[in-house]
Amino acid sequence: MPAVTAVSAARLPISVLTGFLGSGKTTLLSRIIRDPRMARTAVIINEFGEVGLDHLLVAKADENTVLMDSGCICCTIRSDLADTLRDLYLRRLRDEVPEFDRVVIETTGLADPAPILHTLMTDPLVAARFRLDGVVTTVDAVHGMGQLDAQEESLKQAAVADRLVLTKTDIATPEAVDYLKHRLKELNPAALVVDAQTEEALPVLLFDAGLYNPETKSLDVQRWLRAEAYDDHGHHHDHHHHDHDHDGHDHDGHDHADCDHDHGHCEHEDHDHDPNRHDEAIGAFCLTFTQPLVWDELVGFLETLARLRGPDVLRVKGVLNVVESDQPIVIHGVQHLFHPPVQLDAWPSDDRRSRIVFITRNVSRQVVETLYASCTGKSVG
Ligand SMILES: Nc1nc2c(ncn2[C@@H]2O[C@H](COP(=O)(O)OP(=O)(O)OP(=O)(O)O)[C@@H](O)[C@H]2O)c(=O)[nH]1
Repeated sequence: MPAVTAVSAARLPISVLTGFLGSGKTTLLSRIIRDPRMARTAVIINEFGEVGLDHLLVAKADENTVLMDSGCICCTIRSDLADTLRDLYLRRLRDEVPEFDRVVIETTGLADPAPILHTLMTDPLVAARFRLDGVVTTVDAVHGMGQLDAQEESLKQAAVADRLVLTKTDIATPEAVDYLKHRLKELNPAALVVDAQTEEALPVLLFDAGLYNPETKSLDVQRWLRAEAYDDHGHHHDHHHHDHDHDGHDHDGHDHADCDHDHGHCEHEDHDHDPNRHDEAIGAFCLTFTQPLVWDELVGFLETLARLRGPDVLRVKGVLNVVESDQPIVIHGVQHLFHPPVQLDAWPSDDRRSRIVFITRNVSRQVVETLYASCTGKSVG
């Protein structure tokens, strides 16, 4: 059996805020910093200038750190992220900065979030003090479609998100917003999609996306995995059936026939047949196993998958029923790296099937199922 770790409230949750260039990360952060509900948050940014802190600034702790009257701490990144986090934690211990309960890290717009997630998982000091709560990705409702088409980084940022924040919905057409929502749903069915403009409670909705639910003070695997969101999806690589019914109606029953083609958002047929569109490459699916799994077999399969296709396995999350344990085991990986598995106290419901969610690039469900069968001699199901 694996060496399982406990997820506890003692490790501070970190949210990684990502999103393409100009998609509204900084605008969102300045809202978070001002919001009294977000007091006791430490925000790590690239530069102070970006967030426009002038009116909020209460005290400057040093050249890297400022304290806000709302209770937030804001610091710029030092030599690297691990260094910055270690330093922040030490200063918290020494009471040099106010106590904070969570951290938000803003990435640069072109960043692939995976290396940041790897730092959180692999740096021993960081991993001992902090845990990943979730990935929050801003998507621009005006330019997001074009960015998803043209920029694979943008697609990866949206695909690995736990929360998707639609920005600029105030200046996009309702049809464009609607269509973007559909596309995001196809790409990442389990992520909660929130509208930056209309959602008063936005800062609150962005956090507590992780396995640990601070409200119940317990591990809440159903809320974290949201495996049921994949039930109607998983048509990864199914080029002709994603996004829309071909009668011009989407699933909400809205007619897109008259939407604004100048914005390039609604050229349905073109999207369906564009060979450069990356959506066919990136997608999400959930494998369900009725029979309990043998831990070593599963590890062998995941290691082989990581070895063969590591960079293309963007995220893996799962709850497992293994023959070696009466309690469920939770796994979580980003590319070739896995968090230490976590053992839950009990099954959240009577459903004791193992479920593993994959978000991949150019690795179809069929490829993963075939690999599982060849590694274990058993079929998925
Ligand atoms: N109308 C409107 N404008 C927005 C919204 N969100 C952001 N913007 C504007 O979009 C521009 C880019 O926003 P930023 O918050 O700087 O975006 P960013 O993702 O931090 O940009 P980079 O750091 O360059 O990657 C700014 O001019 C913002 O004022 C929104 O919801 N509505």
